[in-house]
Amino acid sequence: MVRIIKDNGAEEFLDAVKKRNSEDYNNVYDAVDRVLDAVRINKDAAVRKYTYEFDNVNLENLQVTENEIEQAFKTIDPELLETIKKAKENIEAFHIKQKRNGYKFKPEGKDILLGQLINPIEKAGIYVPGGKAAYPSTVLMNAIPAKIAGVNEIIMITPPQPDGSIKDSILVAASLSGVDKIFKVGGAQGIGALAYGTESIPKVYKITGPGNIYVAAAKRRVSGFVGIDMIAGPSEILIIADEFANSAYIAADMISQAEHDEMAASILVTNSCTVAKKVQAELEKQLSKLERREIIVKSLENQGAIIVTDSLSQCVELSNEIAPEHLELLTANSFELYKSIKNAGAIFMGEYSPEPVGDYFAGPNHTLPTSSTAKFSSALSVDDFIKKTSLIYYSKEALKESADDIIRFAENEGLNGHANAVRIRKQEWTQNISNGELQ
Ligand SMILES: NC(=O)c1ccc[n+]([C@@H]2O[C@H](COP(=O)([O-])OP(=O)(O)OC[C@H]3O[C@@H](n4cnc5c(N)ncnc54)[C@H](O)[C@@H]3O)[C@@H](O)[C@H]2O)c1
Ligand SMILES: N[C@H](CO)Cc1c[nH]c[nH+]1
Ligand SMILES: [Zn+2]
Repeated sequence: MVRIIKDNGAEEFLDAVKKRNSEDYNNVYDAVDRVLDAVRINKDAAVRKYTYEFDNVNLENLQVTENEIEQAFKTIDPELLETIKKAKENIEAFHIKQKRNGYKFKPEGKDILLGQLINPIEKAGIYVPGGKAAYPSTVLMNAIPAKIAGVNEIIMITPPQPDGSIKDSILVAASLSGVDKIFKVGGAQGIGALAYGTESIPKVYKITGPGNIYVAAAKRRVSGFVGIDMIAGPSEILIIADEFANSAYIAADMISQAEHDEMAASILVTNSCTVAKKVQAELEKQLSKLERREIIVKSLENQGAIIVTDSLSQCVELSNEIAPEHLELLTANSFELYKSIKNAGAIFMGEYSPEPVGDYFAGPNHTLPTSSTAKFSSALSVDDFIKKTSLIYYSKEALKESADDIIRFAENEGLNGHANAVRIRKQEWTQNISNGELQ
């Protein structure tokens, strides 16, 4: 069911991946634009309309109540609550290291002060997926770095379940990690609501979080009008494996990401024909037992592949071009190999670091760039929830010393207004203003 690609097939596959990266989004932009326009104009009414159309729920109140949150704490499985708390600790421990303090300094011998001030984004909107699965882990992955950054108001949105409720684990995770308001809305209509604001849902300054193709395309569309973290669309895994890798583990890890979405992509790149064939057979074997078989089969058939190369360095080259969201290194030399990886959202090394360790528990963020955007984007972090402001102070003496350089630079750009802003001060010092006219 998963194709094996050999020889020149790898290049063709790479071309197809590149084409798909833009085509998938182009295919949904019309639908997404319609929803975004409607939400911008008709606000809550449009949110309700599309929630009915896409999630089959007729909602009076879009906001989750305090009572619903209290109930969630009563119904949640106590063991799951403990697990959520442990994961929260690990995620906090990892992200606290990302906190920045900014800096100020005086260049030696000069009466100048320069600095970078760090301020949190005041209002952040976090998207928690809830279509084909509900993601309490994503609540932690987005709210914790926002909280560490010092975001004042965290607004969370997530699609309602068919009965109009939100899963207790999602509400509990949100409450534990300091989310301020929760709204029952997902998809492009949710992104539109956060970007433009509605009667019930506040407009935010930045939207973070992963989602399906509609969510990711909507974030792309509103980007610039509000900030977004990255394109975090349907999940991807690429595994580089050598002849020593365990085929059953590889197949299980490919399935783990394929089960997210028919549009998810699971790819094995190996220098071993034997491993390729074993994994193909293992996939068939493991699939027969899985609940989400239908989604997995579509994902593996459409986006999945097993690519056989001549060497591990060719595997790395291909992986760097694909720039996967998750990269597993199942090779004897993973502690050497990771140094040649240039583009990947997260790297998992060795056979006891399967991708789900990162999805739920290890601490690094699972909100990661997809569709090859790991070539220029990074894992979600505290940095996504701060802004940097520059600070500049020059004393009179300091400006005197640099005035001619600044004037010269401005005149070269033909911007005499800029030059004059310095010259007016220089002339004042030399008492040389004739009739108030500037040169
Ligand atoms: N990259 C990452 O960091 C990361 C992390 C977690 C999950 N994910 C991905 O998030 C996604 C979650 O997807 P999901 O579907 O389960 O939940 P979701 O919340 O992302 O999407 C559900 C919403 O999509 C909208 N929708 C569905 N069909 C539509 C249609 N035909 N037209 C318009 N809108 C439509 C609906 O509004 C629905 O509420 C998966 O693709 C998963 O792989 C990615
Ligand atoms: N693998 C997803 C990121 O692509 C994150 C996740 C959450 N829960 C399970 N998986
Ligand atoms: Zn996952």
